[in-house]
Amino acid sequence: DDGDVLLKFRTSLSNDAVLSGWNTSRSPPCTGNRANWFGVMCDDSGAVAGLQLEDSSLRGLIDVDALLQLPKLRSISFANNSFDGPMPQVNRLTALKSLFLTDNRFSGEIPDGGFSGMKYLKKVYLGRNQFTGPLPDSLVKLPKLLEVSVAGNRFSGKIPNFKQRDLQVVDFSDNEFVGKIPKSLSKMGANSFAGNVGLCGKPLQPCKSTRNPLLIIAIVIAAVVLLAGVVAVFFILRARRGTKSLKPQRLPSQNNKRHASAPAAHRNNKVQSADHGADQAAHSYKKDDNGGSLVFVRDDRERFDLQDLLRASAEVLGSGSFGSSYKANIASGQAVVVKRFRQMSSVGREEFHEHMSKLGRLSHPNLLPLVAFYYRREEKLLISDFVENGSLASHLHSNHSPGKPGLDWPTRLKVIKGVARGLAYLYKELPNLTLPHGHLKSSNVILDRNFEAVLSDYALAPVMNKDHAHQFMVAYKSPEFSQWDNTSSRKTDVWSMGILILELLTGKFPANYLKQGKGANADLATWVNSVVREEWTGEVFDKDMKGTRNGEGEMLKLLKIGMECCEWNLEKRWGLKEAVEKIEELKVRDSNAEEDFSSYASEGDMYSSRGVSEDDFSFSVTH
Ligand SMILES: Nc1ncnc2c1ncn2[C@@H]1O[C@H](COP(=O)(O)OP(=O)(O)OP(=O)(O)O)[C@@H](O)[C@H]1O
Repeated sequence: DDGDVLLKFRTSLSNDAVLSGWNTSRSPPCTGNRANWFGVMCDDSGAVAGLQLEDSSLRGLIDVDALLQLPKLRSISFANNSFDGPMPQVNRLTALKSLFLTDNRFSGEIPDGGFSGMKYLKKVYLGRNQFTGPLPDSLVKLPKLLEVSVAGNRFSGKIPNFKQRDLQVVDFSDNEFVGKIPKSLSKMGANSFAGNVGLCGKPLQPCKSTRNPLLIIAIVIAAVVLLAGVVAVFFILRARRGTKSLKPQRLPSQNNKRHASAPAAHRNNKVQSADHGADQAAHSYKKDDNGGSLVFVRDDRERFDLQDLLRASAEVLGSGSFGSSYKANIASGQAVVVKRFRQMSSVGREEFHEHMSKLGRLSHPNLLPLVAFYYRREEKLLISDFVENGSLASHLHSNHSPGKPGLDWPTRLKVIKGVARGLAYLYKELPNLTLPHGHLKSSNVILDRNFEAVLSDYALAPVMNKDHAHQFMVAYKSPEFSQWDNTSSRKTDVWSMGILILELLTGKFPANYLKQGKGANADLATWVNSVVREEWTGEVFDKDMKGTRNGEGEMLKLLKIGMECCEWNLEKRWGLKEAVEKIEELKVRDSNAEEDFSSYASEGDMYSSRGVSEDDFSFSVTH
């Protein structure tokens, strides 16, 4: 059976201490769709459907013959290990849908037929190995290919013409490719081709047919002169105005005097000029940039203009997966948050404007109001209110002290209820979006002074560049996106909420979020399983969570709701409505405190005394 096959597979690996828990006499690899063994993913029939053996320093041989005996195997990942030698003969695994070999030391040319016959293969990640030679023909011809990354190898030759219409993610960066980028790929982002000195054509620089050395020298001299001029003008203006920018270099307190003297005449909501002194953005906000001005998407806020914003003292709040966020104190005393997005270049001005206006019409106590935006083709700024009390992530994961205790249970319950209500509102107001939020995670839940949850970074998927979204947004880390079929579903945000619930209750950070970019395929299933499988002894709850007395039964209910939301199988996973209803039913204290507490206690004992089995988490929770 699958267990024996996996044990056979293990024998050809070395450094396999991480697989020491694989033991058929203790448990089979799968019980239903729940995995009992590290790195194994199971389908509903209890068969092994995926292997996710990542970050484990594994070496040795990948025994394809053994894998061939796992008839339901659809996805394998050996990302971030120490495998070397030629690419394994994966094409014998004809039913495979996803293949992740990123971050190993595989080397040499991949034979032309290296992927032939793989009719179902959708995702191929070979990045950061030592592959050489041209891309194999069979890879280019994979009929179902959606995502391919070969970044960080030494592949050479021309990039072939990938003809798949649905290709969504490509990454050829940091190789030795040369020549013109084929037309079929010209709509992809420039980052996908960066780091190949010999590449040209859209989206990179146009290819030059003849090279006249004199012309090149003349262009270089002209560019240097121009640059010197721009730098000189820039410094002169900066010295004259004494203004600074959104550059995160001054704290508000240092800047208050300047605020007091900021000329009110600028407050006309139009950009007059935009020297704002930031190094990387020095050229950014120019008058000739279609006369760009801040566009306010709601009427109930005091107006300010870009100039006010650029003059404001700014404090960096953090750098996320899209760009940096700043808190800016504008002269009027208002504090706003400015978030820079560089990965929104695929939508036009009108489409962007329309979507932002739609977001500006949203209004709910659990939603961070979008106030204004600024549009440039290469970069957008989204401006929203500043919320005082920091993110849920910072409350859960930063060090606690007597003066700064962890969030107690009643507060955590209030937070998750707020999250649920905010989501429910988004679902109601944005019926046409598959991902009404799309990026729900603890740093995007901000707490106000009453510890009420406020959701940020919502509904951005429609304006985000696809490949970037796929790599970084939380929704795309859900099982349906990261491992299986890229099925869009209105249940995906429910999964993100499930992860958030588990994080909220356990205080554990879902580690795979940290792996952005690298091992981007990784979903959080392993983490979810570890929460309940390895550490469930009744001590699963965050030790920093106070105020739990007589609330344990309700906490347990929330944990089970979290698990239901994280259900891999989309059909079985709750819809948002059901999840929200269950969360709304929760109370701070168990309804019949004493009685419920004893029943919870015996349940907890039961788990800890006999370990956890599939049935323990079959979620037949009686609410
Ligand atoms: N309106 C706001 N008020 C207060 N803090 C905010 C606000 N918006 C964002 N923050 C905080 O600023 C920090 C940086 O946020 P940012 O959104 O840039 O990155 P992130 O949430 O960590 O990642 P991502 O870019 O993937 O959303 C986070 O800690 C976030 O909680």
